[in-house]
Amino acid sequence: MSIETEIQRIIDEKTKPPGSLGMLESLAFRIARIQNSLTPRLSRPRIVIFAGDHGVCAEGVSPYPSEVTAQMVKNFLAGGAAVNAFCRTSGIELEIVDAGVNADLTALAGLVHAKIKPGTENFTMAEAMSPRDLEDALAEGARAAVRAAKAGCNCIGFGEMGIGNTTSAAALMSAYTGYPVERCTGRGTGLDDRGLARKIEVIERGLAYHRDHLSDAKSILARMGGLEIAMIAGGILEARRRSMVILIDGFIASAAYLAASRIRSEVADNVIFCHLSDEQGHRLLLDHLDAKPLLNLSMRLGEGSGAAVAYPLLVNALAFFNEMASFSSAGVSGVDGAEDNEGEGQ
Ligand SMILES: O=C(O)c1ccc[n+]([C@@H]2O[C@H](COP(=O)([O-])O)[C@@H](O)[C@H]2O)c1
Ligand SMILES: Cc1cc2nc[nH]c2cc1C
Repeated sequence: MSIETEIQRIIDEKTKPPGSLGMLESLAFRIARIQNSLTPRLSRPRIVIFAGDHGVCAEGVSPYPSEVTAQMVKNFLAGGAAVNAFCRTSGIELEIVDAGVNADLTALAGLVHAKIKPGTENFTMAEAMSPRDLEDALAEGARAAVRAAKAGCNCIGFGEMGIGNTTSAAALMSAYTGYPVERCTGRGTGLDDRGLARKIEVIERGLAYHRDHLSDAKSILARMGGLEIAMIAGGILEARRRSMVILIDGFIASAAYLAASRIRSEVADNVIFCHLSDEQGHRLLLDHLDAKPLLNLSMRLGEGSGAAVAYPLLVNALAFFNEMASFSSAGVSGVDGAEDNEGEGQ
């Protein structure tokens, strides 16, 4: 019997009508299959937040100034952001990585210093990062997954912080999928109608500037991505190599996943899409990926907050899988009146 058949049989023998635990059943199935185990466990869950700045902010694509990226890094380190609160609630470890913040953060203790450079270039007139910088960013992202695995973590979520990064994420989405820019682009942290129109025009200019170099997955990521987005992609690729459960947060993390999946399609086996962000474009992106997010709470914060909020669902999925009685062990009658409707001794 294949492991998939065995996992499904365990789920179906639980004392419940078939399918009645809904998405918790597919969630438990997925985690068990990732771990290739009939007794799946989550250990030392961790969220890694990569922070980076974006040269394209010079085009006026975000209502907030780039300085907020560094300020929020300090807030994460002090424990004061939403994701800190959610991680504390569920016992999730949090790691903050300077992927490319446009400020000198070397004095900050507790921060992982992995700055490639102080922000990307403005992608309407240059490559966001060089191919070399991209390889370094992918490698730093991979290192974060290795650190987590070495600490005993088998479930890793990826978050990001970067003013301007919804512009980069929308550009990546359009470049990878071919969807028109206006369907990929949203208001980010809260642009008004004029701001949104400008953001769409900026992304279209960027795509036109790079149009002869958008056939290769890595080239797209280097030209229009962010340093934090590239590190998430590298983290996803390494976490897949290590058979970890991978939690994908909102729109930007999903764009990073899209890039990773174009580099190596097998990453699809290990990812869980935690929530549907309110950012316009996320629904289309998840549909494109044939992904069913666990939650729809109209959140659009980023920083791994959706992954942290969704994590208890994984805990509950494994609680039913590992702890619930079966029809035969509990002496509960199945559909046909027999106590073990699957038959004993098979
Ligand atoms: O995760 C999301 O779906 C999401 C949607 C909108 C905004 N964000 C966060 O807001 C920041 C980017 O917004 P913006 O408007 O500066 O491009 C960045 O720090 C993200 O973490 C995140
Ligand atoms: C305040 C603030 C907090 C954030 N967290 C993630 N992205 C953010 C963007 C802003 C502006």
